[in-house]
Amino acid sequence: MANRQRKYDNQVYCIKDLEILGSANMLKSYREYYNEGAMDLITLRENETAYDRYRIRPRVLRNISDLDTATTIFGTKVKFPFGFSPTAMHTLAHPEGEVATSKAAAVANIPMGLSNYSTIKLEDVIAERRDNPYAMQVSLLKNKDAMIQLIRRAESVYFSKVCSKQLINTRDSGAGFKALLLTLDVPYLGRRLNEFRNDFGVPKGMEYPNLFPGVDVTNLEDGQESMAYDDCADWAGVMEFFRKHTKLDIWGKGIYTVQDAELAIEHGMDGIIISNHGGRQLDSVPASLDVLREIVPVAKGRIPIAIDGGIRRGTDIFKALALGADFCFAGRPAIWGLAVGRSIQSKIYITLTRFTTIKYNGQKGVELAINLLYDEFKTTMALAGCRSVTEIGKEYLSLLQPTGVLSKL
Ligand SMILES: Cc1cc2nc3c(=O)[nH]c(=O)nc-3n(C[C@H](O)[C@H](O)[C@H](O)COP(=O)(O)O)c2cc1C
Ligand SMILES: CC(C)CC(=O)C(=O)O
Repeated sequence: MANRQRKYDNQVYCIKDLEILGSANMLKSYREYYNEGAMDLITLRENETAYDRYRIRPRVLRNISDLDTATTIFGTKVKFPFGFSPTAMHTLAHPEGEVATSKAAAVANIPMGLSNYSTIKLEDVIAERRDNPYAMQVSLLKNKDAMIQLIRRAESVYFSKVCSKQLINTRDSGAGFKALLLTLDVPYLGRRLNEFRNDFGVPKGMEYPNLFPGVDVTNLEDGQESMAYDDCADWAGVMEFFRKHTKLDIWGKGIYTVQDAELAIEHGMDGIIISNHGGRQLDSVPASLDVLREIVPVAKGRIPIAIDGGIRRGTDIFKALALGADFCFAGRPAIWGLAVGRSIQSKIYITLTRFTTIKYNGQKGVELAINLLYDEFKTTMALAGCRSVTEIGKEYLSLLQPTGVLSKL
């Protein structure tokens, strides 16, 4: 039966389960680095609870037999309106790190944002791609040379594979990074109390091979000048710099207000991500979903609008789309997937010798995260009576008032 629900292993049936199991597999200081945010975690919590204020209003008898979850992002068709936000240092969650995340994104045909604080070389991450798009996140640093080198490498990734004994260069067919995600909300790092309390640090000898190749970044927080954030950045200067140094699309990540959405459009950005960095920068800013509601009336149709922060369910993706987002991203679910992957054992049989080995599979954990969100989103569309992503609109939502009254949007 086509509409039978998929079965899952490992007693993980939703992203909350994934968070609990994944968190249990991590060291305390890494777990809190990933799961927590700035100061009192007010924004971190509200990013999630904002979704609970909306109720879905399904339509019935809609003949959803041809239901299609596909959409496009970065000029590429993808499986559904979901991808991974860039998050730093996946190898702290699983030794295969960003390579495992990339393999899972490729299998699922969803986009992956790669952090410039990835602990694996971008060339190795992109080598796992299939038809899915990638975006390279770039922090705004004082060290312009580090940024330029990063952009050059992202642009010059020629993805080659041996096919029918011929070396095929797929660069011309659009392989590689499609966009840069400029992180606009980090002129300073937010105050993350967990990092102070745990004396958080990356293991000795760890590198950021895309941004500072060959540099031991163990003392990142002490901030060598060569790694410092650019506190003089402004709109005109940033756009002039990036337009000069890249032909990739330029998206602004970390838009919190209508005014800055307008400036992104005025300065010719190719897309925006409404994001508060998962509640890790300035605490007590509004939930990204609430900001989406302000920005959509002025920016919809003028620039692609993506959102991240607190998306944990297929219904959350549906609600964000109904409120006008074109695309949804999430950060932590990939991390929890990697960490859960530590307890997924893949047996590898080597038949000649009948030798069996067990591999702890980061990719399978991240695939689990994607499959959960995909299955939930598809089920939401079907039960709400939406046949395509473009049909999802605000007529499918009501706002639940504190009095219990449902109001139209
Ligand atoms: C552990 C962690 C590391 C992150 N590292 C980066 C980063 O290197 N660059 C960046 O622009 N955003 C970074 N972010 C923010 C994410 O891109 C994204 O905005 C956030 O995770 C979305 O919230 P969610 O985790 O609730 O989905 C990070 C987030 C987390 C949780
Ligand atoms: C290495 C960090 C500065 C990456 C980051 O943006 C974060 O932890 O939120």
